[in-house]
Parts: sequence; C-alpha cells; structure tokens
Amino acid sequence: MILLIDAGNTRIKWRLQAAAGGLIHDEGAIAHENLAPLSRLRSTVAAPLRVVGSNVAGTETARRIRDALGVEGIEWLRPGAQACGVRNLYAEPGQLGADRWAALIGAHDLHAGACLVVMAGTATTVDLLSADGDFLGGLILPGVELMQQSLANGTAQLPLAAGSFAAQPRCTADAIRSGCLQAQAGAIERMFRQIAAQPGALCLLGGGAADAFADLLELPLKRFDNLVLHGLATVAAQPAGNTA
Ligand SMILES: Nc1ncnc2c1ncn2[C@@H]1O[C@H](COP(=O)(O)OP(=O)(O)OP(=O)(O)O)[C@@H](O)[C@H]1O
Ligand SMILES: CC(C)(CO)[C@@H](O)C(=O)NCCC(=O)O
Ligand SMILES: [K+]
Repeated sequence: MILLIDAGNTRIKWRLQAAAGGLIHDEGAIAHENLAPLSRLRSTVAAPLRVVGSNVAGTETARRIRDALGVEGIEWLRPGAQACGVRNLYAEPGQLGADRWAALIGAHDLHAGACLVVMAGTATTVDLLSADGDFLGGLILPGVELMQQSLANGTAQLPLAAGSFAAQPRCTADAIRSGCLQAQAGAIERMFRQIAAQPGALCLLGGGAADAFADLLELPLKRFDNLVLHGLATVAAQPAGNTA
C-alpha cells in the first residue's frame, strides 16, 4: 500500500492507493490541528505502508505527520532540476514549492501539450509548463481568502464581508469579492496568453478555492483535483524517485 500526502498551508490532503499507479482505496483532507485521522488510517492498513509526500507547511508539520503515522521514513519530494520528464528552470530549483513541483509532474503526465497549472489554495500559483516538460516559471499570488483578509486588515473602512461576484459591483462587499476574483482570473488569463497559440494548450485548475473563480475563466480549462497527489503517484511509480 502507498499513502500519498499533500501537506499545504491550510489543509493536509491524503490518498491511499494499492500501488503508485493503482486503485484508490480512500482519500480525504484534514486540518493541521487534528492529525488523528492519519493515526486511525495507519492502524487500518496492514504493513508495509510506503508514504510519499509533499510538504510546504514546515518541518514541524513533517514531524507531526510522521508521528501521527508512526512510520520511520516518509519520502518527501525534493524539487530538483528534473524529474519524470519535467525540467525545473527555477534559478534555484530547490526553492520551488514541493506542491508546485508535484503538480507540474502530474500535469505533464496527464497532458501532452503545453499547459498552465493553477492551484488555488492558501496561495494561488500559476505555473507555465511547455509541451516538452519545461517548467518555464510561474506566479505566486495570495489566495482568494488571503486577498480579502488583507484588505480587511489593512484598511479602516473595508470589512471582511461575504460579497458576491458582479461584473459591475455596486456595494463594498461585492466590490471586494469581485476585485479578488478578477485579480485571480486576470492573472491566469494573462499567463495563459504565453502558451495560447500552441496546439492543445490547456489550463489545469485545482485547489480548494478553484470553484470561486473557475466560471470566470475564458480559456480551455480542465478541473483536476488533486494534481499534487497525482504528481506524487507519478514520482512514486518511478524506479528512483526524486524523494528523500
Ligand atoms: N469559495 C471560496 N472563496 C474564497 N476562498 C476560499 C473558497 N474556498 C476555499 N477558500 C480558501 O482557500 C484557501 C485554501 O482552501 P483549501 O484548504 O480548500 O485549499 P487547499 O488547496 O487545500 O490549500 P492548501 O494546499 O494551501 O492547504 C483557504 O484559505 C480557504 O479558506
Ligand atoms: C507558494 C506555495 C505557498 C503554494 O502552496 C508553496 O508552493 C511554497 O511555499 N513555495 C515555496 C516558494 C516557491 O515556490 O517559489
Ligand atoms: K507559506
């Protein structure tokens, strides 16, 4: 059995599979505060269990996950210069978030053409992947909720209110909500222009906040939850994965 773990800043997503490319037994998402579901999961699985993960939530989180699972070693994905046909063009490949690296590997496995890999989580990332598998570069934005919160925190008059999207917002709450959603959609559409002319160019969109603006996007779009876990499975299926 193999357990795939995507430890993000808001939640920890997991998937239990028979083998790296095999049948999915179970999956879920948990809050950082309560890792008990991972301990329960471990006790239901007959050993041996291989654990492959990506973590952008810090070393303390990695330790807590290991303790909750009671396993010796977790194979945490370390972004490098290349893996599974994807080349990392970051100036310092190790600086790239492991979740972005896994998602790019997953995207390259799923789609033959150029794609824009968008993950709408705590932060939103918008990453360009060429048809050849080159990660050309990408954006990091505050996620939708972080954007809304930053306005409430940084101003006297702006509340953290539940607004709705409007093309021409005519109240404060709608103006905030629409501004944050348009910022996300606009950044994505502008990045997509760089690959739009290529045959089969596609935007792959995932993450917990994707529903908030998916309908606004005017580009070839495919929803995919969860690209990070798919990428981890792709890495795990390699004879010598780029994990440590
Ligand atoms: N409909 C929504 N509108 C705005 N923000 C949302 C919406 N749904 C989720 N979010 C926010 O998006 C952020 C990430 O949500 P979620 O935990 O579901 O995504 P995630 O992909 O698991 O994130 P991460 O990998 O960063 O942990 C949270 O701050 C959450 O409150
Ligand atoms: C951008 C986030 C927060 C998205 O989860 C994560 O991938 C991260 O912490 N990345 C490290 C910095 C970088 O990717 O350049
Ligand atoms: K962070």
